[in-house]
Amino acid sequence: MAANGNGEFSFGKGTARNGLSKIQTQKKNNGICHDDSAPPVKAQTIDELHSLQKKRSAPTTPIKGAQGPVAAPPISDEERQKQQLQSISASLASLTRETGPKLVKGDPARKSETPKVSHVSHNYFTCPTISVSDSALKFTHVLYNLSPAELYEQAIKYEQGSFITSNGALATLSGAKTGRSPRDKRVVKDETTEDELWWGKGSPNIEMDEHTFLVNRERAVDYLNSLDKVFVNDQFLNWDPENRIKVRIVSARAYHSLFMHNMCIRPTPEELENFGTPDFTIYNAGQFPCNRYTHYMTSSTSIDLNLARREMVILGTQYAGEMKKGLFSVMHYLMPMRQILSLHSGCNMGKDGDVALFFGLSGTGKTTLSTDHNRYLIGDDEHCWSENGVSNIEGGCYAKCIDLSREKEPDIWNAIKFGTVLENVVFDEHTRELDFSDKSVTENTRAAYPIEYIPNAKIPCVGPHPKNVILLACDAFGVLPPVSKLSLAQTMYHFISGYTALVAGTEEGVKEPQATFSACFGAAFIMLHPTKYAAMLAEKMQKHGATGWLVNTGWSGGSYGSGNRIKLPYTRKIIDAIHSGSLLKANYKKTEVFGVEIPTEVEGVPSEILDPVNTWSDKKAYKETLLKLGGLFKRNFETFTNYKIGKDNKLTEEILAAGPNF
Ligand SMILES: Nc1ncnc2c1ncn2[C@@H]1O[C@H](COP(=O)(O)OP(=O)(O)OP(=O)(O)O)[C@@H](O)[C@H]1O
Ligand SMILES: O=C([O-])CC(=O)C(=O)O
Ligand SMILES: [Ca+2]
Ligand SMILES: [Mn+2]
Repeated sequence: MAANGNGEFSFGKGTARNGLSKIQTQKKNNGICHDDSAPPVKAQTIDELHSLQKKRSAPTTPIKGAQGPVAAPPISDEERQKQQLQSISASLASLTRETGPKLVKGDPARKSETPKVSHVSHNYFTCPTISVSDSALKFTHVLYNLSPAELYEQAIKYEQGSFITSNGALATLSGAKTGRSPRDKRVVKDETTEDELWWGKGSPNIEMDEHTFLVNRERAVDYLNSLDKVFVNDQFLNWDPENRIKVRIVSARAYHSLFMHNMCIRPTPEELENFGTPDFTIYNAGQFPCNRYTHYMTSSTSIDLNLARREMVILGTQYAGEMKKGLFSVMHYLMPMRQILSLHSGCNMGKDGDVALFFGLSGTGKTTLSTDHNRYLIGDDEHCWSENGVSNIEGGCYAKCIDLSREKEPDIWNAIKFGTVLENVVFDEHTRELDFSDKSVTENTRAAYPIEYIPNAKIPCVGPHPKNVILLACDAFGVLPPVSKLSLAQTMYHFISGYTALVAGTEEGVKEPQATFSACFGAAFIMLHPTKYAAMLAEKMQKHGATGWLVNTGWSGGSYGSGNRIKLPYTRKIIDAIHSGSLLKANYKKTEVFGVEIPTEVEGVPSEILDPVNTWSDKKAYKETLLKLGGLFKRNFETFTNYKIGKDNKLTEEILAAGPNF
């Protein structure tokens, strides 16, 4: 087209009057036309064209015949696939009907795939009236260990609230629950667990019986089998090869599958081929509620743990942290049985191999402070301490995102990219830019990413015995010093207390800080009595000469409302001084009430903030608040005064004496 002098458009000269000239379809052989020189596609149809886009995954390495003393007979790919489906069908088998579900591998949307059916007979119950119900006639598709890209597509196509954000992460919504529901956790009490586990006041283990567990299990399994497709993840926990656990997660959402892909240890193709039967299975039917008329149920949410069956059932909550922390509870049972201590802690290692543990309740800084650009990250939340040293239980991190900033937490910021699951984070509807300050959905916004997204992650995630044990408390009362050095007995006292204080709520103006005491900095996840873990920690710290520290990542200059949260760069300087060993050599003075040692100087930190009394303008209010907190500690510890910690009576007495004194 060209404009003529009158500003009108007309076709090329002559064409308008004489009709359009014929389009030249034959290539002129004059050597001028180079623009369509690519050879045509090989496909004859659109379907064929689409099939060319994707090449088949490279075949995984065949199992080598001569591995170990008893060589496994080589099996064909087809046989392996069949065994895999049978194993999944067995996992999903109803306990009240005669067969496991009929399973097909692959996406139901891709009808062309040849169905590989599998179902298994089983006889858990000698049930005389076997009847085939409609559910036995249908197929359930299994989406097995999908890749992040495949899971993205599933989430975006089928799950409301799933979006790609401007940095490539997958934004998801966890539904009505945006945090864990500890009051809805149930543990099966049977002959074994009755004696082994911690029950009663203060314990996180609320009992249920085997029968009720099976009722909920059936509810979850029936729900999952009623779907067109389920996601199955076969993965590992614990980087210590001798104590690795195989876990299977059956879930209904791509969000859950991707979350666990990121958070558990990802098997290699070879490891997956040899996976076999899992050691523990989660049935996540979180979209479906439990039945409140069921015995032991007090809400429509239930997270049920059965250690004998090695199974967990989730009903009525889609918050993904339930799966992660449910498995952590299992590790808190299995590992101590092997004399291995399980820890709710972050862990990192310096260039010289010095390892630090960071204990603390939710929001106190385990992830923030263990993710340190100058150190190797071993893990941010769950570890084991064995005779061999430390190992991460997980394969990923689960960072809080509220008010995340690039300057303060660059490594976490950069880990939010393709593959990362963002839970409940708000973003711009058009640009898909994230707004980390927005609390519209929840304050507990989270990012789950594989640990290798942190550039200086230590892979495999294991390290030598810890040199420093750092107890983090976010003290919203503002009376604990930014850092104090602890004796072994004091470390144990504070470990058993598990203190933090956050602000109750921000909605209706300023509120009183709420003190929380959670034994072993993780009472919601421990399975045995706290003194069992404490005794193991004391023994290990003593044996390996680790130093205990108490770091307040909370308020300074007054309680919440008048003071301010200690600046993260200052806390980082304190942590640096612990790691380098320079803080151990500082001059110390003893504080009143808590009787801990505080340094007079820390490089890079204003000296006047090191003793909190200096930062309060109202000294009387400071003293009152200090005594108030001391009183709360004392009252909380009363439940532990009748317990012996370890074999050593002397240590028990020392621990009891290591609390606040006034
Ligand atoms: N001085 C400080 N030290 C540590 N964290 C701070 C400090 N000031 C503010 N913060 C913020 O506090 C939060 C600490 O959360 P973090 O994710 O590290 O908790 P966590 O201990 O890992 O909890 P969870 O077990 O729930 O994962 C982060 O959002 C961090 O930015
Ligand atoms: O489990 C969660 O939801 C997050 C977490 O790490 C904790 O609360 O300790
Ligand atoms: Ca964390
Ligand atoms: Mn945690």
